[in-house]
Amino acid sequence: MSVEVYYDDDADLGLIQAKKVAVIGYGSQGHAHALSLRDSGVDVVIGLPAGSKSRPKAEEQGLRVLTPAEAAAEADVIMILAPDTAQRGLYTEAIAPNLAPGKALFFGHGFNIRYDLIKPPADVDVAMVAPKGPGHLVRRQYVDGKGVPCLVAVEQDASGTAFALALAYAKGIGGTRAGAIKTTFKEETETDLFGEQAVLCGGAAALVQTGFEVLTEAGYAPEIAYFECLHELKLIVDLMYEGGIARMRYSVSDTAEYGDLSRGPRVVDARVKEEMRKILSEVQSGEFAREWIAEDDNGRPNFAKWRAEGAAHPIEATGQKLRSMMSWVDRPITETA
Ligand SMILES: NC(=O)C1=CN([C@@H]2O[C@H](COP(=O)(O)OP(=O)(O)OC[C@H]3O[C@@H](n4cnc5c(N)ncnc54)[C@H](OP(=O)(O)O)[C@@H]3O)[C@@H](O)[C@H]2O)C=CC1
Ligand SMILES: CC[C@](O)(C(C)=O)C(=O)O
Ligand SMILES: [Mg+2]
Ligand SMILES: [Mg+2]
Repeated sequence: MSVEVYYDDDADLGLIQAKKVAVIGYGSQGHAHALSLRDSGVDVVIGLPAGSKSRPKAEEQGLRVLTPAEAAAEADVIMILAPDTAQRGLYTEAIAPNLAPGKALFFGHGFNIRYDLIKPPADVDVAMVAPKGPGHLVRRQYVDGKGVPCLVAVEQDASGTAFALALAYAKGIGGTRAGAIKTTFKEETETDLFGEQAVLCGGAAALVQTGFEVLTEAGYAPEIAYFECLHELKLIVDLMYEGGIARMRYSVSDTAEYGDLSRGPRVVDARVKEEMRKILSEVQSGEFAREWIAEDDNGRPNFAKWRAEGAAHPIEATGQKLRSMMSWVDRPITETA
């Protein structure tokens, strides 16, 4: 099965420039979308609750900030970039009352539509522009003249032009520079959740921490363990990013490559693959979504505990000390680029 990939020449920026866009939320994705759309000549307004701590940031960046309800009332296109767990309440209170035929409801991730937490009326477009990367890098790449690939999907095409509008939006944030892939809310949601849990965030973080623990528990210096298991991982992944696993294997020594080929499958073995399948089935069945929504409704006790445990892991203190010696590594996350 091959996918349809769209680039800058396939998208008409004029379609989104002709609309007023409300970006609801000004966090990792919200600031990136809003600033890049504005720089692409789009009329953007931000929607944030009155007491939101993101308000000063958005205002300092020269953006007009209203409440979510006011922004949704003004806009033709409403992009919801609040946390996934906040979206259903936000939708009921502020967005739904301000929808009207001909408007478009956009998402940066399909969670709330895929799991039926939000059910929009039939007379609005429902589409998704989901960057495949963290928001601060979405913005940084746009500013650098590059782009982060996006997934684009239409759940409901009331206007008949929802896909073209979503593609225009993707162009406005730099996504079509790298490629926008046509998909569905279901496919985006399930692959995104699986990827962040099993590979990108959960799998990678656990691999790094466990490698660090094995070396330091065996008596090796934490600094050496840090460089070996975390710092150098970026350099290795950079090679994969540029030329695939094959380029990484070309660049490392034959000794490393033999160790990779003979030992890698012992680390990520059949049991790990089976656990990954289990994680995917929890995503597909909605079990993960139900668990996460319940955890949030309950005040996030496990989330807070696990987050604190992660922050207290010895690799963090070691890394902080070493990164302070490398001015080029700790590039601050900003709301501009
Ligand atoms: N983080 C990422 O890079 C990616 C995120 N996504 C998706 O993008 C969406 C946004 O995620 P992310 O950028 O991480 O979110 P963040 O947590 O970084 O930011 C959330 C923003 O929404 C605001 N907010 C919180 N509650 C409400 C509310 N009830 N009404 C309006 N605004 C609110 C927050 O304000 P305050 O400062 O006051 O808390 C903040 O400005 C999610 O759907 C996520 O899955 C998709 C791809 C990547
Ligand atoms: C990998 C995590 C992510 O899916 C992302 C940056 O794409 C997220 O939800 O933040
Ligand atoms: Mg993602
Ligand atoms: Mg995600």
